[in-house]
Amino acid sequence: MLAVTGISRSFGGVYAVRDVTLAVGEGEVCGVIGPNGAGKSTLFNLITGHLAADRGGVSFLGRPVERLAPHRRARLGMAIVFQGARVFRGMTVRENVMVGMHGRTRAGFVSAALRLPRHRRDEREIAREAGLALDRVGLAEWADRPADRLPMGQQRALQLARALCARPRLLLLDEPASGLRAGERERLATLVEELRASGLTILLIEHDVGFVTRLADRAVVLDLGQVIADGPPAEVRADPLVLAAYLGQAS
Ligand SMILES: Nc1ncnc2c1ncn2[C@@H]1O[C@H](COP(=O)(O)OP(=O)(O)OP(=O)(O)O)[C@@H](O)[C@H]1O
Repeated sequence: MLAVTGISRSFGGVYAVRDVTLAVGEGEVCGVIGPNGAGKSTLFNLITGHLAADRGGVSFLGRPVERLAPHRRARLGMAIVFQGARVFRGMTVRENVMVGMHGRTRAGFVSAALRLPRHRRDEREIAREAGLALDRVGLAEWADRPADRLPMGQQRALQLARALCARPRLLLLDEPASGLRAGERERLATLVEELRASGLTILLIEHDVGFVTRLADRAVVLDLGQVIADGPPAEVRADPLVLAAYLGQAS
């Protein structure tokens, strides 16, 4: 479904990502792990198109996308949850989900501005879809509460609901567990497991090795911008190169 080939990006002459190749198959959960500064977020942004590559390719659903802008990649079916993404204050949980969906409706800006019947129909449809997405992430009963009052774990679930409304083929998550407490982390893991069981393909960028080991079919390990291991998470975790990379960080 996703194939990254020999992708590189440097900043000021220093490689953040160097010659990275990885593939994610349909229905697979692929984890990308690595110590701080390994290049995880840079790789994520190269895949989504928020950063341009110096070299290398990205193909999605069999077509090259490395020259496409992020919104065009999104339209093909990539949905992104950014690291530390915030909810919109002053809006309910449901409105937070609906706000991302207006670009998709047929009626468009003019009929929205004039509040034509077609617009009202679209609004109802959007609210209904938002409700379904909130149900999917277990937030249905919170739909009418202010989003910024939700605990952090539920705010992450809200980001997931927003991403799901785009009906993605591939869900890209950048450090979804960061800053969460153990209980919240556990609930988020369960939620990702449910999405995985529904057949969604997921690329999970994560600092937390345990989180990835639990959820991913495969783990790719980055260190200093390069892939140093790729395989089943339990094997990768025991790889001496990987242990050294993480230990190097701790010391
Ligand atoms: N916009 C930028 N300008 C300059 N250097 C950058 C930029 N983005 C990333 N880097 C550098 O590239 C390297 C990789 O950073 P990146 O954020 O991709 O790592 P990471 O694995 O996501 O780290 P973390 O787990 O801390 O988020 C780092 O050395 C970083 O300083």
